[in-house]
Amino acid sequence: MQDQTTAGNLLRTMRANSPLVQCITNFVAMNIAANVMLAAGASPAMVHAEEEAGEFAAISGALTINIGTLSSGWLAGMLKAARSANNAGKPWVLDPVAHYATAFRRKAVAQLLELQPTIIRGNASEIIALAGGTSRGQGVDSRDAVEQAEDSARLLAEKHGCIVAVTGVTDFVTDGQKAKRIAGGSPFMPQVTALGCSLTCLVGAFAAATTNAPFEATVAALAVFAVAGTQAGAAADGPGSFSWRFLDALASLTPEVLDREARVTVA
Ligand SMILES: Nc1ncnc2c1ncn2[C@@H]1O[C@H](COP(=O)(O)OP(=O)(O)OP(=O)(O)O)[C@@H](O)[C@H]1O
Ligand SMILES: Cc1ncsc1CCO
Ligand SMILES: [Mg+2]
Repeated sequence: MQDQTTAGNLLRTMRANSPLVQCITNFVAMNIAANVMLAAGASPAMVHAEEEAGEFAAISGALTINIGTLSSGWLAGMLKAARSANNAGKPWVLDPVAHYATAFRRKAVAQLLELQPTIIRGNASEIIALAGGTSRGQGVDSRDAVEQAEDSARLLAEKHGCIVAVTGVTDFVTDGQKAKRIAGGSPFMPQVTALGCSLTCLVGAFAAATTNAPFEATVAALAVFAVAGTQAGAAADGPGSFSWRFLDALASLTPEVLDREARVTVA
């Protein structure tokens, strides 16, 4: 029987469903993340107000929460949305941007972790710090290698019963037991702000479009970024032209090309 969980097949399913994803992201990421989602074939809605975030999570296919530009009002909306997603049986993804930087962020992430995210996606410095290690992260930017975060990712996944994705030069995804690496992308990617935040939203779209396969959904979303990133990077002159080329590459990526070009290996 054909494997329904290859990245290409999951991309086909995701586009066919065009899942509504509630993206509680940050002021920096909102526009690029929505454009990335639309280019890839998902349906994003940036809804974060405390007054409506919980209600909206119940009608969304998935929820993503990113603490990049946190404030107390937004945090209240995040907590309501995560509780509502849990009650409705919807997957939700946590992006713990620079959670190590301030006491406010550390406390917020601890509260969000208690609500048991389905998937955590962060850069290496964020994942190392989240597992209690000493990271070299500076603000929102990683200064650690993905390889150094792999043990932390496994630990976190075991502890919280979730999928953990670490992104960087070569990405790493684990459920605490099995793990995969996804190679590809472009050195221009960390030079364009909020692509990681956008990827978190896309992970939500793939999680919404799959049933009980958050590990495969995460690998597929990361593979889409890796292949489209490689294609855009090959033609780009710098981060500016990379940015628009990346949106075009996401939109024109076919499931067949994705399965052919994706460099996914068992870790
Ligand atoms: N040097 C690199 N080479 C290839 N791909 C990269 C590189 N650095 C990051 N990427 C890719 O860029 C995407 C975003 O990951 P990254 O780890 O930069 O997120 P992030 O640090 O959370 O970003 P941000 O906080 O700006 O949103 C992923 O698809 C990742 O594989
Ligand atoms: C630059 C920046 N500052 C807060 S969030 C964000 C987007 C990248 O994480
Ligand atoms: Mg980030």
